[in-house]
Amino acid sequence: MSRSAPFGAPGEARGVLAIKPFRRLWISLSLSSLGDWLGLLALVALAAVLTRDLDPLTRSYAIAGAAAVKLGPPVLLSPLSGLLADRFDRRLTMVAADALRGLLYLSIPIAGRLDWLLIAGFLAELAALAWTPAKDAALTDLVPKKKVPQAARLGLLTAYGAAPVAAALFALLASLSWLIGAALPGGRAPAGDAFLNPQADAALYAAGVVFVAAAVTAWLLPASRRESLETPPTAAPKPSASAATREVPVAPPPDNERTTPLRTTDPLANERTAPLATTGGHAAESNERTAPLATTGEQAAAGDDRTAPLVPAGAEIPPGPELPPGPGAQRPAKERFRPENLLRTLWQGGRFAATTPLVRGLLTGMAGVFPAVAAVAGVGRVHAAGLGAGNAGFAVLFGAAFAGMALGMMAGPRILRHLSRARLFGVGIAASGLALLVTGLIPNMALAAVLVTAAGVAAGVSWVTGLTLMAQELEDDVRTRTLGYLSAVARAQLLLVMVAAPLLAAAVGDHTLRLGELTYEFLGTGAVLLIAAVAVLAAGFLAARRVDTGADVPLRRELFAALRGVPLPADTAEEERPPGTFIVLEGGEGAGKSTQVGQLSVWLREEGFEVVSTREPGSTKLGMRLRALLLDREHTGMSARAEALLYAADRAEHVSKVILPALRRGAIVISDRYIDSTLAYQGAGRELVREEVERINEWATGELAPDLTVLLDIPPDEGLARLGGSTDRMEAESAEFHARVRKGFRDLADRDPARYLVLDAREPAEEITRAIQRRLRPILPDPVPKDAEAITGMLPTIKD
Ligand SMILES: Nc1ncnc2c1ncn2[C@@H]1O[C@H](COP(=O)(O)OP(=O)(O)OP(=O)(O)O)[C@@H](O)[C@H]1O
Ligand SMILES: Cc1cn([C@H]2C[C@H](O)[C@@H](COP(=O)(O)O)O2)c(=O)[nH]c1=O
Repeated sequence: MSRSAPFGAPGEARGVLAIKPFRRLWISLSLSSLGDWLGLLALVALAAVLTRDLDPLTRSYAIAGAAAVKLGPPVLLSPLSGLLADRFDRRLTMVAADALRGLLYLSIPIAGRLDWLLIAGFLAELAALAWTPAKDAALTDLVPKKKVPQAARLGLLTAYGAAPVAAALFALLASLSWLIGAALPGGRAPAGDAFLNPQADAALYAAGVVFVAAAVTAWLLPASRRESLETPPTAAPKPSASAATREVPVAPPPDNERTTPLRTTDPLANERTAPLATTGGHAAESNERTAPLATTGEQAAAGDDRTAPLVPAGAEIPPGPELPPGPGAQRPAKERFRPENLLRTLWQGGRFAATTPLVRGLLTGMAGVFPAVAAVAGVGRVHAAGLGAGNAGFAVLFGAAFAGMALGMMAGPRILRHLSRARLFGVGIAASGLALLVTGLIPNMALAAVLVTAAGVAAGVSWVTGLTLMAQELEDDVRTRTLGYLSAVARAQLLLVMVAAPLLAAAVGDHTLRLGELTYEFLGTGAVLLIAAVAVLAAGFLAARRVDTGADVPLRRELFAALRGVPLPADTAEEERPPGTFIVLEGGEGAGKSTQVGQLSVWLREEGFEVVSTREPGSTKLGMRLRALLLDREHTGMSARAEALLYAADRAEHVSKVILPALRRGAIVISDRYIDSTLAYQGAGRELVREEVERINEWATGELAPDLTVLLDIPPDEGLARLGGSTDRMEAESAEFHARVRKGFRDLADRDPARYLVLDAREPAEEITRAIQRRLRPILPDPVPKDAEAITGMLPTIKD
């Protein structure tokens, strides 16, 4: 029932582009991104051209080398970015880096040598390493703090949107090659040759000119503000495509969310809860307290938390972790931006990913579709040549993969609306793998273009579905780590696959199979696509098993119904979840649950929602009597089972009379206690068998589960002390009983971190309210104005 925030309203782009200096920066970034993608295509194409008379293996080495010099530095040398960050004037750095890249690209076709192609391509990427932090800092310097997230999203959209544009331009230049060939100095190969030279030359000249134009535009930017030099680059995006391998930092949260978030259930954390404090000192105050959240400085240094995966246009950029202060803030040099350390991210993320099946499933699936796109990019040039299509064909395949992906991401939420998102995720990955499989098997250029587009669309659908599932199921902190890891995996994959694919294709070689009269051309590149397809299908299968859990309806049946655009027949569909949102506050005595229920109700009503705040036991007529029975000290010694059944009876009445009717109206229900209280008090506290208590409660509630459970964690003595005077039957229980209850709650949160937000209840009430608000926003019904939604349809966006 929880809905992810929609994102990406066009009005948002207009809003930031209205800021003149940012508009210039954006033009410069767009040109750089275009030059970057064009450069990648042209380098690979020219490497093929220059080795056209050599054996296939050497040609593959050349192509792999061209991909490696373009993709390797951003992945492997990113620490250099950190060394260069903020050392020089950012505007001049951008100008110099773009101008240098332009000159290097212009020099490559003039030299017409493979060794210079590799050297110049590598040098251009080194220049890009200096350009990236300068551009990030310029972005935060030129837009008001509040608009940085919008600017970041637009930058991201531009970076990936430039890929199909570059492919189209490359294809156009390739198609006009006979004209260009006559005009350019590089017109060396005969017309009609699949490895025709002028096409790649023209693209390199174009890339060079585009970079020079980017440098000129950057020159027109306002000069850096002196104080900005003290500002670390924030998590703005890195619109340079650089073949999509540079990290894309998470958009910063809106201003009002810039308080350090509370530690939430995070499998990497040593303990479950942490204080709100941003300093380690605060945490050290009590050994009860948990490892503090990294200070902003630590986070800046850690770097890896600040990256998001390759999120093309229209994809959700989830709220990021806490960021360092905005422009102008004074920060010690040691806290300055340090870019991601890829190996550390892979190692830490891998350990974390192993902790929950859902995260494992999402990671397997989302990382698993990436080889599909990477393999097409890696063998595209040689595959197109094998199909007799040359550079134009390469551009078509490359553009089809990226344009398809962008299309899939935009259309994703609308596709197969009646299929559950968990199933759509698996189906998308499988469809992508199948399309790639057929592409590898049938050597036909026109069909390949259609199938690669289909593979891209399916990959895009599964990516955006995966992001939506993350937004729904994972709590911010966990999600940010997951995305950071995914980013690292995707970039490492792109580098590996693009470099290994042409070599593998050459090793397999092309073969003609004869069956009587029939001949079948089996291309080495086709074999690589087949292998990638099998990897994608395997990833889809594994991911679907982990993500799509517990659906009673066979996939085939649900899929056919969804393809016909109808919901499942009533007899097979699970009972429709009512449209409202169900939030529960849990915790021991005096933890502050009613206080938070009150605060959240006020806030949500102000936001315009219908809110029903309620509690257990005692929110119905019957419930009030049960509450009196249960809490009256007259009944001390009540049997544990009777107690559990009475609480369950109160709950059955509560769900039926109060909660469900409100949810059906679309209201937000906030309940002070629910099933987990019985599991903690009667299960852990009274030492009843948890599974039995669970079963009774599932029956009592018709398995109605909350969308979010906030656990306010507090040592029992501190909570009870807050309540002061008279105690009821439960409060009067022993310290051991209350300790078991506390542990019971924490164990429940550990078992299902996606549904829990665990907070330290000793923090000030207002801070706790803010942390809950931050966690609630993404799952609340859509607050985007109606006119914006009419334009954006289902494009997801960050709520701010
Ligand atoms: N974050 C906080 N820090 C300090 N005191 C708090 C905080 N939150 C609530 N309190 C105070 O603690 C007392 C108990 O709060 P509250 O009634 O909200 O807790 P509760 O969890 O609903 O208690 P109960 O277990 O009785 O249902 C109140 O006096 C309240 O003002
Ligand atoms: C719902 C529920 C509650 N309890 C206990 C927990 C408290 O001691 C009281 C409820 O009173 P309060 O106003 O929330 O303090 O009942 C329980 O043991 N089992 C339950 O399911």
